[in-house]
Amino acid sequence: MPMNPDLEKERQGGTFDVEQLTHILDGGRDKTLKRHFLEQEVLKDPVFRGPDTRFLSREELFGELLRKHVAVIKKTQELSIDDINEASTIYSAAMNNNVGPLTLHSVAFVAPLDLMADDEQKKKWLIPAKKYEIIGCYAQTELGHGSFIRGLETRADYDVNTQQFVLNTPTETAIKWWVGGCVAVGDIGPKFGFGGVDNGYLCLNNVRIPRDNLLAKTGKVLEDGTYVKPENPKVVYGSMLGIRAALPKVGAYNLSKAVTIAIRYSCVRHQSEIKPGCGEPQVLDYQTQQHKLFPLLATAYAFHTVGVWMLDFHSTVMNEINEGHYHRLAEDHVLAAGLKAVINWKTHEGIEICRFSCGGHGYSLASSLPVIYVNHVANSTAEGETVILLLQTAVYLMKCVIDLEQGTPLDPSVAYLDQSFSKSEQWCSDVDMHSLLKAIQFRSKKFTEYVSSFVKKELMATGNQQLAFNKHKVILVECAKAHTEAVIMNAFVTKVDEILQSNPSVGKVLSLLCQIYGVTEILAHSGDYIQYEYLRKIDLDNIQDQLFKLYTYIRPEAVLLVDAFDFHDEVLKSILGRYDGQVYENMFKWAKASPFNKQDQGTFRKYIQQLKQAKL
Ligand SMILES: CCCCCCCCCC/C=C\CCCCCCC/C=C/C(=O)SCCNC(=O)CCNC(=O)[C@H](O)C(C)(C)COP(=O)(O)OP(=O)(O)OC[C@H]1O[C@@H](n2cnc3c(N)ncnc32)[C@H](O)[C@@H]1OP(=O)(O)O
Ligand SMILES: Cc1cc2nc3c(=O)[nH]c(=O)nc-3n(C[C@H](O)[C@H](O)[C@H](O)COP(=O)(O)OP(=O)(O)OC[C@H]3O[C@@H](n4cnc5c(N)ncnc54)[C@H](O)[C@@H]3O)c2cc1C
Repeated sequence: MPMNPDLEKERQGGTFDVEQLTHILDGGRDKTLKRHFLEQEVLKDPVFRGPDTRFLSREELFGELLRKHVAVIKKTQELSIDDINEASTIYSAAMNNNVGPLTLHSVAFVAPLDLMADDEQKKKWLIPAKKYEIIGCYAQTELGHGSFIRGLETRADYDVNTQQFVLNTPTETAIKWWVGGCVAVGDIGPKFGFGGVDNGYLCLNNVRIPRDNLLAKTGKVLEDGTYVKPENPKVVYGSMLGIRAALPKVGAYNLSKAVTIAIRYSCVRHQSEIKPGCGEPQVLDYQTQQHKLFPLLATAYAFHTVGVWMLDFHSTVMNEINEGHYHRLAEDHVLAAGLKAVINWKTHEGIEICRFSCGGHGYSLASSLPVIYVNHVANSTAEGETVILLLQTAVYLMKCVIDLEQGTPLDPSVAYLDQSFSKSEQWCSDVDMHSLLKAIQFRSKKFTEYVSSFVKKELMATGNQQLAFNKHKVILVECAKAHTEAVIMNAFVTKVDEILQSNPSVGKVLSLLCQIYGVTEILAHSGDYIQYEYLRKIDLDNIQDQLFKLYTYIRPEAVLLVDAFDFHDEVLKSILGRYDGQVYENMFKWAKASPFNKQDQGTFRKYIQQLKQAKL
């Protein structure tokens, strides 16, 4: 199919090599080539062809995705794929923006076995689980409790005579609920999205399991019922930590898809007139459209950068823990908590902005933006609700203030809290990314000190830390967000500095995106900068001008920047986001193919006929 002339023209501009940026995003040219190979292994294999999942009922969708997920597993086994990133490539190429039915087996059943099973148990369960000889799920949440783990009611009473645990969900609120991939007892019913996953309920009534079913790498129960505590009790939370550490990159992936669709479509879509008689411009030429999408384009790159960094950091900490060193577990937990919370929340807002920036066609499943949205938003609740996780980060920051007062060294990711910040010169409209980072770190430091003063005062008055925290939860959450933004910006600036050395042309365009991210973040909280006397009105006016100027620099690069995400059309599965931009012809073809247009109109006639018989 010929290329849409608008997109053809967009691809003749640009100042950087798209392929080199794709290699950077993938982690190197070899990784890109391997990803292409794996995608083609899926796209050329007829077993992965099937009905357009956007036209399927929930039952049909579950069945089709289960069929494809099994094919994904067979393909990874056939190709001897062990690497989770490579497995995810095959999975994403097959799932058409859905979450597959066996995802929880991989991310929430196999992972804890790997983390907490002893060698015997690994032989018994981990090896068959990795081969899908046993399929598992993660049944923690109950009808009455999800966030408050210490409030869970399920019981596991030890029967010393039989060396067994007797499992019970003693009350209705104790019923295990939301259990992804729980094909045993029952499905909890239709959901907002996640239609590919059968989230189930599980009632336990005197279910007996052997003593050695308790994963014993950390804590264990001896034959006489004595409980041997893990060296560090927090390791039992490790499986949640692992998924949280992975979710920032999942958020970046989903936002990158949405931005690719919205920016390509915004170049194809012509609407209204700027100068009468001069034809309808591309909607991406409107400043308002750029203001919707370019900060999100910058955000997708920022989130990808920090998502890769978080996974590397978490993997290092897990290796240290395997050698018995727990000193970075707390920092790992609060970084994963803050990044998972902020990135997934801002991503779901971003996908929605991408959807309505495409007008009516964004609302059609032909765009796939609604599909990406409803499957993504779960990540702001699942695996730790946003506020819950931000409070974890906030409590850690309050401890950092005390550490500072006591002269205790801080963890690297919060070292900036011990720095002094000053800004004397007036900002013009070309503030560099390092100055923007300093400003964002300054705000986080000031906010942390401000919130800590309130919590301390409350603690002095009540002597109860939980009460003190509970009274200031709103500003504690904002404090955690401010810190997390400092972590994101720091990761982005650090990566761009590195790329400026290795590939100046790519680095330059990324530094523009980094400035857009930083300026947008500062303008979103301009009141704080005035209140803390870090910025004046003239500074804010100047960086507002800078933002609009940056949009003009990014405009000719925008399509190339989303092309660099390198989503194959069959992976993106969006008519608005097609690489060739042939939207209208394919929208019409897609609509005509809808089963709804094929079904017998008998129903329509039957009921309308009643009206005709009535005396209207
Ligand atoms: C071949 C096929 C290949 C397929 C490949 C798959 C590819 C997948 C691609 C991705 C596609 C789609 C993505 C979807 C995947 C995601 C699906 C998600 C499904 C959802 C699952 C779930 O939701 S499971 C249930 C999750 N539940 C929660 O998160 C509960 C939240 N609540 C809590 O964590 C705790 O209650 C809370 C932390 C809030 C409170 O803990 P508590 O003990 O009550 O009290 P505290 O004082 O706060 O904490 C005590 C101390 O422990 C520290 N701490 C707390 N949590 C942790 C942790 N996780 N790690 C380490 N430390 C922790 C805390 O800091 C305290 O420490 P202190 O020093 O004592 O202060
Ligand atoms: C798509 C999806 C898949 C899931 N898959 C699984 C799974 O496979 N296995 C599993 O075990 N669970 C699963 N879950 C459950 C998930 O882990 C919980 O929904 C999540 O932990 C939130 O807990 P909750 O539902 O009890 O919400 P609640 O904690 O009841 O939250 C309700 C509101 O109360 C607020 N709140 C609660 N506590 C506090 C507090 N201390 N301070 C301030 N505000 C508070 C929250 O911020 C929120 O606004 C899944 C959920 C979803 C949506």
